[in-house]
Amino acid sequence: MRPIAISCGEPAGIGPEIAATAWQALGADIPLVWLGDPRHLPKDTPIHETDDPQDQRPGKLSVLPRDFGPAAVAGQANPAHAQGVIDAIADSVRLVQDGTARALCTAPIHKAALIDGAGFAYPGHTEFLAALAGTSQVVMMLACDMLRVVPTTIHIPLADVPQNLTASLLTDTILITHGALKRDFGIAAPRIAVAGLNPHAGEDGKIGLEEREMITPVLDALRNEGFDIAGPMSADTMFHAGARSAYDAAVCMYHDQALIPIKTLDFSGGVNVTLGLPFIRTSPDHGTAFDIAGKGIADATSMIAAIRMAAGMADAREGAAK
Ligand SMILES: NC(=O)C1=CN([C@@H]2O[C@H](COP(=O)(O)OP(=O)(O)OC[C@H]3O[C@@H](n4cnc5c(N)ncnc54)[C@H](O)[C@@H]3O)[C@@H](O)[C@H]2O)C=CC1
Ligand SMILES: NCC(=O)COP(=O)(O)O
Repeated sequence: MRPIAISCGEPAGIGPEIAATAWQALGADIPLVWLGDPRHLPKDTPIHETDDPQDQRPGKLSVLPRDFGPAAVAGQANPAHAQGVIDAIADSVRLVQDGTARALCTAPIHKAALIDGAGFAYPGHTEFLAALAGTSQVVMMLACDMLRVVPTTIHIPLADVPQNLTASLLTDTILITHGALKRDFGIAAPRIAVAGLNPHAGEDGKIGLEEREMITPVLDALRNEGFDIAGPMSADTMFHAGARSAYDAAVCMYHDQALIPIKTLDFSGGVNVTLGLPFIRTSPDHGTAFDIAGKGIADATSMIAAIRMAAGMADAREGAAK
């Protein structure tokens, strides 16, 4: 079976160790190929260095080796590693684009380190992957057993959110989410709840006008086309258990409105999945965790869930293509 490509992420963070732990946990069920500098994996990881991702050996993690120059120091990003981290992502994308790998699972990057060290022009994987794929619009979803959330605006300053929230962006975000719920999550008739931007979803225009002027007209237009959409809803009351049972995904207006509820509910089990790409990409929901890197205490649950989700999506798409 073709492997899932794992990009190393920030080598001074927990990415290499959770990739190694996930590989141990998943065993031969889900073949993996890791792209990075092998010196950054835990010393006791049995690896097989190769230039062929399909070259899988029993009991060994296949590694497409890179030389990052100076070895990483746990917890301290080194600008000298930035280009290697970026190249590992780009090379992983090439593997999924040419069909050598079934899917991509990215380990966390330290965004500031990539910007400082290599002039990285993107605020995150999501935007970089969209550029590599030549896709104008992608959607970030975070998913766990209890909740799926989508931020309409992603990595932008909070002060810039209102002017970036446009009817076309919201419409595209909902439509891409709807399509992915059907295709990748097996939900025949997706129910989507949409948050307002302002407190109490604007309180009938008394606390902000974005709901009245943009969000409600978009939702009404989509409802008229037959989509099952609720909202705009007060964001503070749409994430308790009863409210969650009424929808399959919550489309939110900005990053923290979406990510705070899911990381509070299930920090260790959440998965970040990019929707709208021509290939499958998942990631753990957490970051580089410099404070615990190299200590052997990082929890790989989210990485394991991300790899399982990537494999499940690949199974579903390959099954549908037959
Ligand atoms: N997909 C990606 O590449 C992501 C990258 N990041 C980046 O990570 C860096 C650090 O971000 P933070 O906000 O500090 O979030 P973080 O998730 O790295 O850490 C927050 C807290 O959670 C703990 N933690 C995180 N993952 C853990 C795990 N697997 N096991 C045990 N404890 C864990 C950390 O030790 C820390 O105390 C930033 O540069 C950010 O941009 C953040 C999220 C996703
Ligand atoms: N907080 C989630 C996050 O920043 C993930 O970003 P990305 O690197 O997956 O685009």
